[in-house]
Amino acid sequence: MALLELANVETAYGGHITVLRGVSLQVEEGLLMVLLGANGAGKTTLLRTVSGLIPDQPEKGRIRFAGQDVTRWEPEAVARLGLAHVLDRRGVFPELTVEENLRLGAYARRDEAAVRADLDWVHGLFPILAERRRQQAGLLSGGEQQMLVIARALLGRPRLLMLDEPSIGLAPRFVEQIFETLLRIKEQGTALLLVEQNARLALRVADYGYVLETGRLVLEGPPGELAANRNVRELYLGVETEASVKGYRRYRPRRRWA
Ligand SMILES: Nc1ncnc2c1ncn2[C@@H]1O[C@H](COP(=O)(O)OP(=O)(O)OP(=O)(O)O)[C@@H](O)[C@H]1O
Repeated sequence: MALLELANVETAYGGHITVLRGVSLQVEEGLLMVLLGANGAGKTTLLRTVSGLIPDQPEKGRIRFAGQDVTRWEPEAVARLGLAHVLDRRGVFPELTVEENLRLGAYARRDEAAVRADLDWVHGLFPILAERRRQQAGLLSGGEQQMLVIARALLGRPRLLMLDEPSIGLAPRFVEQIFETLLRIKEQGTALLLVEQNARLALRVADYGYVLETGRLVLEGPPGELAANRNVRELYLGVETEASVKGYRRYRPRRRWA
């Protein structure tokens, strides 16, 4: 059984703005899955629906996580089952030190020795957080704050880590480092669901990918297959194909992409 499973999920804001239209997808234990899609496709809405951040949603469909039906659960309850949702780097507490921020990720844990071992592990993943442990988190750069929110989520020992555009606004060296770290997190057995605009990089690290278009999944497959798809190449990888040169860019699939 998949770690996370969405079946025909429909989410609407305010009861009438339908954003997700019958989305079914799976995240397998220990794999890195990527969700691609244009601006406004509904990627963030999908993550927020899973983690319970949109009250009374999904309107239709079921969500199963870690063997339980978590449809319309409160965020805290889903988190207790092992789901971590990294929203964005503005989630750091700027007045607290880096170490205090990290420890907040482990606030529910009573296994102090294991927490210390996990702190060592995340310091190994992001050495800058060890160097700056006594510094106020608000003084970190944007890229370092992104590392801090990911590291803090890891201290809760999640089974699934969901990340919403971790590369946005970051200098290339931080982006490379964060993606490299995602692979190391996966090696430790944590599954990942990554929403990412940088399709080239995302497809390089992912085990499997989904493409969302106006609230519907239009394509899925291993990264090699997605990267070879004409529409993915044109719309997400910026590759001009013969068809796009002939004005195919306006093409929007109504059904599964060929
Ligand atoms: N709180 C809200 N109330 C009403 N509509 C919303 C709300 N949040 C998002 N939407 C709408 O839902 C649609 C999907 O938004 P969402 O943020 O999920 O897309 P996205 O794929 O993550 O886009 P982006 O890549 O631009 O972040 C958009 O049309 C957006 O305007």
